[in-house]
Amino acid sequence: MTIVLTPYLSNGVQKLKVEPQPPPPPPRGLFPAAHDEHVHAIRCLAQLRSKDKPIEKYIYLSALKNTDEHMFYRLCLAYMEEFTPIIYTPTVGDACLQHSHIFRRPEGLYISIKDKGNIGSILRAWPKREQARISVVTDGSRILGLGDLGVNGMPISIGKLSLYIAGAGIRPSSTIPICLDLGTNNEKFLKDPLYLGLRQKRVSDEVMTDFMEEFMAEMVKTFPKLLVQFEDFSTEHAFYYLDSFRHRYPVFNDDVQGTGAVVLSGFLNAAKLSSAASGRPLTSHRILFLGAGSAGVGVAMQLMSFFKLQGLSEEDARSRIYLVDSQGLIYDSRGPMAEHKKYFSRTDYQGPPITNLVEVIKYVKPTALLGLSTIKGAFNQDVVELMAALNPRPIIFPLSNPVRLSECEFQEAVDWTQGRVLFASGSPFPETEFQGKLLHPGQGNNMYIFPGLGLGCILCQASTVTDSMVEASSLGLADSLTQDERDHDLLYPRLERIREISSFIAMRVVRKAQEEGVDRLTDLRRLSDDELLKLVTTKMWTA
Ligand SMILES: NC(=O)c1ccc[n+]([C@@H]2O[C@H](COP(=O)([O-])OP(=O)(O)OC[C@H]3O[C@@H](n4cnc5c(N)ncnc54)[C@H](O)[C@@H]3O)[C@@H](O)[C@H]2O)c1
Ligand SMILES: O=C(O)C[C@H](O)C(=O)O
Ligand SMILES: [Mg+2]
Repeated sequence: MTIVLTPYLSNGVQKLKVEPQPPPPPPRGLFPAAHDEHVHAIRCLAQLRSKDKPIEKYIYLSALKNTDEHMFYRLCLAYMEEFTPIIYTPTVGDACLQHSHIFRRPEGLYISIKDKGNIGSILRAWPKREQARISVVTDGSRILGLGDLGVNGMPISIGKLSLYIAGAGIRPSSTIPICLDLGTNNEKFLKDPLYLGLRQKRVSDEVMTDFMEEFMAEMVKTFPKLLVQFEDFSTEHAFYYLDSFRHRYPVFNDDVQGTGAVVLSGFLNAAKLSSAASGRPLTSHRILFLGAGSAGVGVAMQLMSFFKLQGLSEEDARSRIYLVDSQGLIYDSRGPMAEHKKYFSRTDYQGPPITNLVEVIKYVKPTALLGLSTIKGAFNQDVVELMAALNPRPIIFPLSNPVRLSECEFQEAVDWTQGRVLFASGSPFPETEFQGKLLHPGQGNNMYIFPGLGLGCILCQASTVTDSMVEASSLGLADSLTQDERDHDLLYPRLERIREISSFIAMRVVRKAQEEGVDRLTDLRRLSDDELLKLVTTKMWTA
């Protein structure tokens, strides 16, 4: 008997050769006579689908990955739309909350402040260290919108790396999930007898910076070909360590740069559809952000490129972007503010604070409303209806994760705009019908970017990750939509094509690294685009 695995290739730019490798034969006698890999795939899927709760599915898949890595990744790639909400957002959020209770076995490195002075010896004990190419590193201080989860942040690093393996064909043995334990301010965890981390408050910024300096120096010494992805650091630290390491080491911050790139890409596609409906030029868009943390400001910075690509000056581009935080519209005369908010602080408003979102929208008259606030339901009916009154096709992106913190649901956005919304959310929502037409929500999640961006950096051994390389990943994603996807008004390509998309993005990233002279492996320069794309796809690991 054979099962048909959902095909993940379409008529895109490049056919991938990803025939599953036959697994090594099992030792004789350990499996019954009728054991067959194809039937076993059906058995594994049936076991997965028999679990009621998403967290039980997560635990099952985590065990499957440990016992039969090939089966796990083969199924993951074939059933991408079913698997990602379990191994990644939103269920990975529950896995983080419960990590200390559901922990079974080590799956990555925990490095604590007590290891200061000896970090190198811990890293050197990692098996197959010469194969290491990509590490996702979190300090657990801002996991999704769930706050400080301390060492319970580890599943985020594991989940992101599973997508690197499934989505970009990175070899599993080349990945290192890391969770840094610098204490936690989560009182509930500090009192939980099962909590796996240090029972102490977070260390001071000064102590943390000394630790981070040693950590990064030892990482590059131990793993010379490693790219480091910073993930879910609290906002101030996210910006600080990105700035402090990005010119010295191959690092990027997924929440700032990966999110910026994925949203720019979806926005490029949405703005064209919105402008086509309104008849107003692309330069006339005005973007309002609810949330001004690492993600909000990271996306705002990246959306500057949208206006610059239309020929606007930096000043004019900046004037099209408005930020709202927990105290309302951000403007200079409001008073002191965090450093990362200053660039977008308005100088053209001097009145009393505007704290109500409806009032802010009446003042700004935005064409696009983006949520990175962690405030569930912040885009309520009044807000969405006002956006629909101002725009024939309003752009509404509730990007907060996990799904229960989303600023609004897809169904609500569709109902309150009579099906006119151009929608993308951080976590997945089901499709819905409006007046007989099937409408598809976009998923504006950095999972579309980091696998391809990382693969490109790894293949050309980039010494640093430049802004232009991040922008190239975004434009690559926007360009990767097929005609069929565009005909359906999709803002992002179908997830089942993730490998095809990742290879296209990686090719664009390598080209940009070459232009900028940060590719340490210069041999790839002589390849044509087609040859490079082929090389990228043939380098992908297949389960
Ligand atoms: N879709 C994606 O790919 C993606 C990527 C990164 C982050 N995120 C999500 O974005 C969210 C924010 O992440 P972050 O790192 O910027 O967090 P953060 O805590 O640094 O930022 C939250 C921001 O929201 C603002 N805020 C809080 N309450 C508010 C309120 N009542 N009204 C208005 N603003 C309010 C805060 O002032 C702050 O500026 C998280 O849910 C995260 O999961 C999504
Ligand atoms: O992890 C995700 O799903 C996206 C993003 O990195 C986040 O922090 O929310
Ligand atoms: Mg994140």
